[in-house]
Amino acid sequence: MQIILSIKSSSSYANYDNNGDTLYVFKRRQSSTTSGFSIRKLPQPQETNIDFLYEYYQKYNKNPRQRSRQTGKAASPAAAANTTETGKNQSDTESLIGKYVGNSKYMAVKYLGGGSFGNLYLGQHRDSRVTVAIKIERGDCDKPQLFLEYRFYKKLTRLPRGVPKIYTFGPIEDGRWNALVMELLGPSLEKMHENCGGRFSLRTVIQMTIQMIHLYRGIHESGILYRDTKPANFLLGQPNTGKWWIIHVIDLGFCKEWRREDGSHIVYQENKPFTGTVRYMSINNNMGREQSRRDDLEALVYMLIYFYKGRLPWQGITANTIIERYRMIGECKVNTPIPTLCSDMPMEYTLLLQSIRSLHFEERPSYSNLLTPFFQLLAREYALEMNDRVYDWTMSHEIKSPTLRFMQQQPEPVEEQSVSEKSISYSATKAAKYRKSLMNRIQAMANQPDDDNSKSVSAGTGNPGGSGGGGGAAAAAGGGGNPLADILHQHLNTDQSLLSTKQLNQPANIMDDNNHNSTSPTTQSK
Ligand SMILES: Nc1ncnc2c1ncn2[C@@H]1O[C@H](COP(=O)(O)OP(=O)(O)OP(=O)(O)O)[C@@H](O)[C@H]1O
Repeated sequence: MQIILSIKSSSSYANYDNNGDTLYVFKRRQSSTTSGFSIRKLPQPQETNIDFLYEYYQKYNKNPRQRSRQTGKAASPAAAANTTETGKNQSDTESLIGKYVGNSKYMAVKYLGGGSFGNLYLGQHRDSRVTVAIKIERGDCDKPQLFLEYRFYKKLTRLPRGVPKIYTFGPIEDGRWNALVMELLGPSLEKMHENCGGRFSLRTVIQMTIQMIHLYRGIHESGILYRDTKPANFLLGQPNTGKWWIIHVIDLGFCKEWRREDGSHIVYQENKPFTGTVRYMSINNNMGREQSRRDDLEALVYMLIYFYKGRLPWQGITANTIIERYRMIGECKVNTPIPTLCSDMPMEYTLLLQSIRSLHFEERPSYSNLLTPFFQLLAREYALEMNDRVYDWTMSHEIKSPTLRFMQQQPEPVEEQSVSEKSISYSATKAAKYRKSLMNRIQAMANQPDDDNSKSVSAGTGNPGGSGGGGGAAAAAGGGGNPLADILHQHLNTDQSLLSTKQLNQPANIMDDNNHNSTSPTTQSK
């Protein structure tokens, strides 16, 4: 059992196990002559302390408004109208506290901050006290984004993980505001990257590569382009849950459907406005060309390189006008040889970018072929046991907490059941066998032709074979668990786990506690 989160009181330690699923309480045995702790397993608490979450959020998420200025996204009139400079608007944000969203039971509890398009509140369900995130936008803003975002989230809810759960969408105060109630997530990759010293380790980056190519595959197979790749738009799950290792995509405001109603691909166009963040956007986007699936993946690779190296060659380019700057950055991307861009990184990244850049506008990326080398790399470099719960932030981030620093200086709690040497050597042999069989299966996958267009991603199929480390049950139970094992399983057993086109076309299952079409008539007519 690997302990990653700890809370201490004078006589006991409380630790979440490395699934984040179970709370273990280690009680000091005061009367015993032998030192040690007894272990009691408690179910994870259902209800979260809202003040703790509020403080946590303030600490680990930058003020969204600062962030939007940094990325250069133009603030919408709605966001501008919410500046705290005017007393009226400040009181607007305060006035929503205690208000319910539509006729649901979700209430705004604390104001967290404002992004380019709206404000974020911490909310709570009236009965269950479960905490949620509530994104709010003015009902009368010029370009309503929130309903569009809600629709894209809805299309993606069939993905087993990587997308926040959406609970409801509805008006507040008779439509003066619209609100999207969703699962409350943890810190962003931007913040975690900063916390980890501005660079992630190779292992973390490889594991993120697998998670994110798979996530983009799910988005693309749902007919959607993401078009807003940047570290601030990917959030981890909350730290005290099994989703602390899962990367979630948020901010779907720039999404676009690449598949039209008749099933055909959108058409190629030029002189399009730039969409996304210039640092990560693809060369085609930089050149004003219509984006397609290849551009999402190219942007993803730039972000991964940035995560590993801490810098991209085109950072710091300045010019007199934005257009000129974008042009210069585009030229720098074209002129930087791929091996130079990926220097100091495994060869797999050079090959990944080369293969993505060679895709045609309408071409479907071979997601499995893109993923396979990274499973192999992980297996080769890190004696793969699919223990993908080892990420940089499970180490350095928490170590920064004074409680954990204190805990580190304390003697490790001793588990009562001692593990015999025999059982250790038995597990080592078992692990070696497992690893060998896994390597064979990965090799077999590499030799197979890539899955074709008729197949798509699994919606919570889990890991029924159990060969990958037990991700299945957790995935079925809400998208936590062991994502790499689950992703590998899906790629190894594509026939079992892939959804049919018919299933994909079925309406998404939204957890809408209004129990009716949650779109308010006011919003629909906009
Ligand atoms: N489900 C969530 N749980 C926790 N925080 C969230 C959630 N959704 C969004 N946030 C946070 O809210 C802020 C704004 O969210 P989002 O990026 O969706 O809005 P935006 O107005 O489009 O922002 P941007 O300025 O990036 O355009 C960000 O700091 C983000 O981390």
